[in-house]
Amino acid sequence: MGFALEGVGLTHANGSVALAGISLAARQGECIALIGPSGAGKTSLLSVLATAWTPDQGSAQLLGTELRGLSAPALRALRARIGTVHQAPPLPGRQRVVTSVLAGRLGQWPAWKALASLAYPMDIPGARAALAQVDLDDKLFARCDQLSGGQLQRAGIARVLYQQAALVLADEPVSALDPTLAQATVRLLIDDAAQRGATLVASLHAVDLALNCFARIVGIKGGRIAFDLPTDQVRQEHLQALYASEGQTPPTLQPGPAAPAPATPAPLTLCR
Ligand SMILES: Nc1ncnc2c1ncn2[C@@H]1O[C@H](COP(=O)(O)OP(=O)(O)OP(=O)(O)O)[C@@H](O)[C@H]1O
Repeated sequence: MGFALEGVGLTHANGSVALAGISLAARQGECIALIGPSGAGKTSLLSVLATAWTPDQGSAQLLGTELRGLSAPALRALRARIGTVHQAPPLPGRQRVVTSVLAGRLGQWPAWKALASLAYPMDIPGARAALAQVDLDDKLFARCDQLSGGQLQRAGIARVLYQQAALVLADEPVSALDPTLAQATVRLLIDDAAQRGATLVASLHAVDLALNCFARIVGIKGGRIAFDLPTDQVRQEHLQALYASEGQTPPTLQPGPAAPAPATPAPLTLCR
């Protein structure tokens, strides 16, 4: 089991309802794209899956573990199996890129190794290999505050690749990359998940990128699931309705209207 959310609600301290009774499940090894207008609840949903926010309604089961009533050690162990790619990765500016990448496995290492790795990187070849996948191995020993926004985003992706999490959550993971690199990087995340049998959930601003790369699309609007469909069943009407409140056409990576759903899933989609 990848995850199962049942009637999950989340209301922020200021009364803002971010999630209103979301039920959503994924098999282990499935890859899902979340799309929807700004403020729809995509980040909130990913934050619940990341165990960063606790729902105030409903139940959540992640990687076969029920969240409610979980002890602190069990929660730590669960978190070590969940990897998050942030839109703006929270990598300390003064830290070396190598250390930031290796931090992906801090939760899996014994305390002595995690502490030692902060002082002296414990697996330089591993970090280099992860960075090479995002074409950033030349920045291995650079400081994070010497990276551009796009390079920082790729370093965050290298960190999650290095972590080898069973559940990978990506919140606008390629927003700072150009269209070609964005597509290649999303496919890298999908290929990595497919090879390892990991579950991947990615929120994407660009609807065409979601349709081109993922086999399952979940549209979120107003904290609810507007649709949850195989990509080949997503119609232009679904997309227009999803983004109607913004008075816009669905946002795309490439100029022009969002391509209608392909008749068959994109050939490079490897996830089930
Ligand atoms: N920390 C917070 N405190 C209060 N309200 C919040 C907080 N974070 C999000 N919200 C509210 O929760 C709702 C869902 O926000 P969320 O960030 O999940 O949307 P989103 O779909 O990720 O949007 P975007 O695409 O703009 O990032 C919005 O109405 C937002 O204003």
